[in-house]
Amino acid sequence: MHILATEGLTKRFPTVTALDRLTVDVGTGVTGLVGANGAGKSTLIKILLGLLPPSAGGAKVLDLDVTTQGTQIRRIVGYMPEHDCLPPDVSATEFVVHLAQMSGLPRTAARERAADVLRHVGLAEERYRAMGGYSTGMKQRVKLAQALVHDPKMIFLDEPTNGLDPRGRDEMLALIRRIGTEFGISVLVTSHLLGELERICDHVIVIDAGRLLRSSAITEFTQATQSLTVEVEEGVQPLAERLAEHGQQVTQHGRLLLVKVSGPETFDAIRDAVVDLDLCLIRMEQGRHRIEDVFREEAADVV
Ligand SMILES: Nc1ncnc2c1ncn2[C@@H]1O[C@H](COP(=O)(O)OP(=O)(O)OP(=O)(O)O)[C@@H](O)[C@H]1O
Repeated sequence: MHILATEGLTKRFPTVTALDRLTVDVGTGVTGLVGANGAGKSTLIKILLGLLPPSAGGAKVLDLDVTTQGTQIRRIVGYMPEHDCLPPDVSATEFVVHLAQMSGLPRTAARERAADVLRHVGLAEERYRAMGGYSTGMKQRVKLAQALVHDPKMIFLDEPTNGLDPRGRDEMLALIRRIGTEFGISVLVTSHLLGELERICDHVIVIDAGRLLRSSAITEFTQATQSLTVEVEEGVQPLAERLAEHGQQVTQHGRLLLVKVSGPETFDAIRDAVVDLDLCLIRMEQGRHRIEDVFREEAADVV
């Protein structure tokens, strides 16, 4: 099932083209939208919500047209904006209940639903305190809670890890993954940090200056490389020499050996050499591409 699709989507501002003939097609699950600052991520989200008209091309979200059915889209899609304007003298509970009522829930249902989502995002007793005294992490959680409160089918999260410390970022990423898996809500999440999306996304879209660089399943980004990392307790030098004698391409990096995989015989050669030299093998693992590598290569191709 396609949850969102764009066709030649273009957005021109007076001095800049923020989106340039973008054509993508996304299925259910967690999708990452990656790009440097100014790449066009927020502009795309605003168009998908029907808040900003495209200059050319079109887009559909859950089969609804962004130019003519914005209100219906916003009814079933949650949105966590990048910047916040949380009223400082209002508590998270009051704020989220208010937004739940604005979405059409009666007062009692709104209170119950707000309590549930605030618990899910990890705001405990603090939720009764005024938000002016909240940390960045707590504010991000409130923004996430309000995006979920009307029980959306899909959510757009714009830079949800912005301003968080490493622990806060890990917790937020785990929460987003749970929303996608346990709650079954499809997620479009933006970030300029490529590595963090690798951990939680099923699919990644990479854009640069409004143009599509790549749109693929995460498994395609991180497919196995053709090199094996080998670590032994001692004797890395004799092992390197022995493998080279047997025709393997080996490079040494401190205590690690990188061995080019030429076929199953590479694995056999390492096993035999380790046994012959009576070494203690700590690990032998096949490298995987990281999203950063792909992005760097493809950005270089485009320039
Ligand atoms: N309302 C606007 N008027 C004019 N230019 C705009 C407007 N909104 C965005 N832009 C420009 O469009 C380009 C894309 O901006 P956008 O905010 O979509 O990028 P982004 O990838 O979300 O980056 P960031 O993470 O920094 O917000 C930028 O050059 C930005 O300056």
